[in-house]
Amino acid sequence: MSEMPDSDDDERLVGREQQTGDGRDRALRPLSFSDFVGQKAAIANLKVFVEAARRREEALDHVLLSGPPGLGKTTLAQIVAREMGVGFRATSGPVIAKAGDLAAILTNLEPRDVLFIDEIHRLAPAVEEILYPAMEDFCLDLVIGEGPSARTVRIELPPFTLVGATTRAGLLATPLRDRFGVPVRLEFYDEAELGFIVSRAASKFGIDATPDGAREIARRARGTPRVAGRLLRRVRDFAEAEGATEISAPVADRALGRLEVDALGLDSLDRRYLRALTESFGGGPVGVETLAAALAEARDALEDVVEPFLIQQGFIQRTPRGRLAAARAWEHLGLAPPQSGNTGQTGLFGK
Ligand SMILES: Nc1ncnc2c1ncn2[C@@H]1O[C@H](COP(=O)(O)OP(=O)(O)OP(=O)(O)O)[C@@H](O)[C@H]1O
Ligand SMILES: [Mg+2]
Repeated sequence: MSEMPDSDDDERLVGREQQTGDGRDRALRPLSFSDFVGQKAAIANLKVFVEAARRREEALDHVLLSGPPGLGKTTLAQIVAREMGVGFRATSGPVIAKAGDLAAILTNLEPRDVLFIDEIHRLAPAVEEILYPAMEDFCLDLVIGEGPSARTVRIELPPFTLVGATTRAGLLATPLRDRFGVPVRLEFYDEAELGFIVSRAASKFGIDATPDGAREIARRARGTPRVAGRLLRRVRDFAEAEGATEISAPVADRALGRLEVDALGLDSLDRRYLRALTESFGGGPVGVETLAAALAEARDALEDVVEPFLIQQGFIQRTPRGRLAAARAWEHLGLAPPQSGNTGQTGLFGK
């Protein structure tokens, strides 16, 4: 059981999923709360809960980490286990096929261990059901046999901490969501935080980034540490090819230009998305299914990966009637927003 590399977006440089090459930045992973940059409010709370649980020698309450890919959910789960001084077991929702698989994992935990379930919104319903009593009462109710001779046996489990991660907290069944005592929502990082992450990563790579150079990468990293790390690696390649001794702003800018990452961090898929929405659908509202079909992309990828950043940056709005382009989307593409048309304001009437 380990992290599952997500491979459905391998082509995308600024895609925020894990990619095969990302294994190499394991060395860059922060290992403690104090190493972890950003997410200040969430970290401050977690520190209090971890400290309290440690003092009482109890398992930490279950933690649900939610937020777009690459913001540090897996990293934070590992840090929680480390700060608690307990074992860490990792698996993911789609991998646990049968209730028995989860039972085997649970019965093998040591007291107070952290069990990390990535993509917890993709658990099979039958598996989810045995998770409820496990989370609440630390026990398993297993059905043995079939038909009239079937009986239930109850197995006691060691107290443990479930850390669930999801890009889609909204897809979680309410009974599951309610069983997490500590919900943590990760937010996009600001430029200063990402700049700091880039500088630190650069020095671990053995190359210096000037403050301006680090900023240039940070500004175009879509608020996402994973993207920052990935851009940094590519920029380093270009810097070395140019014979540059450090990553300055012009070096970073040239490299990112060649990678087709624009000044705001949008890549070609983001721009295709905005072009479809504005040019083909007149700014919307248009359903996400229709957009996905027009772009030949999976709906999930649009919802999980492309849209959160476009929404956060004010390019688009999600409304009950579909997606709407905001004025900023037209401007970014160098287009004039329609006069009295669907520039975002109209969406407000549809609510
Ligand atoms: N706060 C942070 N400071 C420094 N580096 C970070 C931080 N958060 C994440 N990273 C780095 O970003 C990368 C992605 O983080 P991580 O794998 O934890 O994201 P994730 O939220 O689990 O993504 P996914 O939803 O795809 O599983 C890692 O290489 C990690 O080292
Ligand atoms: Mg992860």
